[in-house]
Amino acid sequence: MKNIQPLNYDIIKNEWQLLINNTNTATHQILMNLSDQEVWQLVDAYYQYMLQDEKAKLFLSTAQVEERLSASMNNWLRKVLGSSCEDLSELITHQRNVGEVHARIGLPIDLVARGARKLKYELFQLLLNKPLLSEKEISDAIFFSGMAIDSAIEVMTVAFTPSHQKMMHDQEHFRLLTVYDDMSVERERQLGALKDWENQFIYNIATELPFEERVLLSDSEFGLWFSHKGQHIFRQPDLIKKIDSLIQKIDRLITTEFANESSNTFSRIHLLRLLRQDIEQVNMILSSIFEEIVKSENGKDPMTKLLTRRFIPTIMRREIALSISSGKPFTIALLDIDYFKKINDNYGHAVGDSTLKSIAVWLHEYARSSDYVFRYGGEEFMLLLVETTLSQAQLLTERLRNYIASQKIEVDVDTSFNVTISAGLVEFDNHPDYQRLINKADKMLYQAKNNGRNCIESYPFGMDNSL
Ligand SMILES: Nc1nc2c(ncn2[C@@H]2O[C@H](COP(=O)(O)OP(=O)(O)OP(=O)(O)O)[C@@H](O)[C@H]2O)c(=O)[nH]1
Repeated sequence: MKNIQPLNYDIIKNEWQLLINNTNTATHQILMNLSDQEVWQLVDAYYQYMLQDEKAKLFLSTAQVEERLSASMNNWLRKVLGSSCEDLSELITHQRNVGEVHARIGLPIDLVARGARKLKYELFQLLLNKPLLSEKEISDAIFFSGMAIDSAIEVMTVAFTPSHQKMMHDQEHFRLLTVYDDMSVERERQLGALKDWENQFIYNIATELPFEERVLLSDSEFGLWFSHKGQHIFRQPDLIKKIDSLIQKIDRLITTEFANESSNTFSRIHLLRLLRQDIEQVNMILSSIFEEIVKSENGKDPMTKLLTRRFIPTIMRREIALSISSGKPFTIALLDIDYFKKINDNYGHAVGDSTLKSIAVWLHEYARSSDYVFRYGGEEFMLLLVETTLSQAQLLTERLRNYIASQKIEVDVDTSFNVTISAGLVEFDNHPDYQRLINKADKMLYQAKNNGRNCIESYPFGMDNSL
């Protein structure tokens, strides 16, 4: 992917360290000695302010989040203000993680900046109103705390940007793939448009159409499609660049060599040959890129035809936003085939593959068309059951588990075997970070495996821990 630079946190770390060293001990003490009541007062003011914003509400409004975030915000503030006593590398790593979580849940970066501004405002007010401090002590404390908070937010922003860029890229890719329902049709249409342009061009040369009336490849139907749509659907930047430079090369040939050529048939044929070679290359590259997309079945796993896990973030973010705004539940199930390795070992990889395909078909049959079915990993699947509570999901997955266990996988006319699955379920708990939810389902799946397999375990609804 383009535009993502390797991250370097050393500058921030060195400058933060310098700030700490250049600040006198008394200032560090003032900030570290803020009472619990004072820090809570800052955190409360921050949340009250942020909750006035509709956008922020989506991320902060649920009771569970409020409680959890208030505690972690309190902790964060203590650590940043007391950074002289912290391991700075660890503190920076923590800010990076926070920035990555913000990107994952789609928290806009301007909200983070606004929150930090509010927090600084409240903190500065608090310091300014401390009667026992001198003006110098207050201004030193304001200076250090302002700079330390800015440093922490800067680390979050540096971490946020590439994660956010990747998220936006995947989201856009998913959107485009769903717009182009049938990539094979699109492939035929565009390869056809390229051929049409070539034939028309040769005809125009043969009939000696005036130079001004000849259409450049970049202005042709294909050229326009490529620059407006094709470039954005394809994910191979090197190949896109290659096509782009071939189109430019072809157009240069037309505007220079073809424009200057005499009516000499020999030189014309030579030029047409050159043109054809380049078009042939465009054709080949384009076909190979489309091939890749068609193979991946519009973002689906080629073997099982299920959605690949790459689209989990995009879909989970969308379902989480929907669930928070509508108040409707959803439940996810992580399913794993039991002793799958043995199937491969006993019957061969091809039978393993066909087992995966059968399971995918059964999952599809049991899910509604509004649900999502992902191939999560090798022999792991994920169901996202929309508008479904945990108890409804338990019924459905139990039926599915029983059904799968009752089916026979045929190896040949004389041989067949049974296969079972284990699953972990969790209902959406209003926390905007989908990764936490998946971790809970994973924990339950692990428990199901430990409980002997061929069973389903559910994360108790409403229970929270520090996953
Ligand atoms: N045939 C086939 N095998 C795969 C594929 N992807 C992963 N596997 C295999 O799936 C097996 C998974 O094995 P394990 O993770 O040990 O799990 P398991 O044997 O199912 O055991 P439990 O999950 O503990 O019940 C590995 O041997 C992988 O090689 C695939 O696409 N096709």
